Amino acid sequence: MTNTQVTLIQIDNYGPWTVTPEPRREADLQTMQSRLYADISQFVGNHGGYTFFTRFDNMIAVTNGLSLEDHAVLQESVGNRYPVTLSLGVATGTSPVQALADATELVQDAGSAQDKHRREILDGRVVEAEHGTTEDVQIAHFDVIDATGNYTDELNAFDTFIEIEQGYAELMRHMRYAHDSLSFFVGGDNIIVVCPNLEEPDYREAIAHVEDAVDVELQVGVGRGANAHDAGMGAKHALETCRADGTRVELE
Ligand SMILES: Nc1nc2c(ncn2[C@@H]2O[C@H](COP(=O)(O)OP(=O)(O)OP(=O)(O)O)[C@@H](O)[C@H]2O)c(=O)[nH]1
Repeated sequence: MTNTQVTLIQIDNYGPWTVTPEPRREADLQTMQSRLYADISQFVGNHGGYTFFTRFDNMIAVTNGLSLEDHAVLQESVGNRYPVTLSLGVATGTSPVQALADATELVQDAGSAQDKHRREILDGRVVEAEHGTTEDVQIAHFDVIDATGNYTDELNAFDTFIEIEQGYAELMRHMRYAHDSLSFFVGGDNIIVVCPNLEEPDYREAIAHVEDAVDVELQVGVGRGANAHDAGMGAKHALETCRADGTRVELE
């Protein structure tokens, strides 16, 4: 049974900051957001976690392997090096969707995202190291079949983007409401999904749903592990099996 640790990473009072004392240069905002995401992704990744940029002002991470103290170090380091601060909520559970809801509630209960008095909240609970198992995290790595041949080499980059995004939007909705999972576009034609305890038929059903709905053909590799990296690497290898054997669903 999965026991996913999810962290909500929310930039404190970010909206007002972007327009104070007047609207800031867009390229500067996107550069700061991207560097902040990269910093967080590397810190969390060094502890075996995955971070998803999501909306950049609110990021979501799978943080099995990080303690609350690790979260505090991340929060302090960002505060020392950036013009903004982070509030963090952490929760665990068999359902990634429920764990995110619980983590989010901790931050929301401390005040609005645009409450200038709410700064650097850190609240929640983690999967203690001694209670971790190799079943705690389930990652599904979806990929559009032959995106290069069907889209990249045939369409302009934006029309390809529209096609890939249609597949992502349909998959993310379906995995959220039918399978209690959190789906994230991670570049190219790749979608990483943080899942509860799903089985092969669940993935076949999801792939068929997306193909029926928006005519985007997906393949998926699924892995399990004590943290996101271990589960995600297993998923990548399972995806390579899909490519080698021409199959659509492989569980490591
Ligand atoms: N984030 C992430 N992006 C990847 C990964 N592998 C490939 N990509 C991205 O996906 C794009 C397409 O790569 P492929 O999926 O190998 O190309 P494809 O034409 O779809 O080939 P097949 O998937 O084998 O059908 C690349 O240009 C990268 O941007 C990965 O493991 N993680």
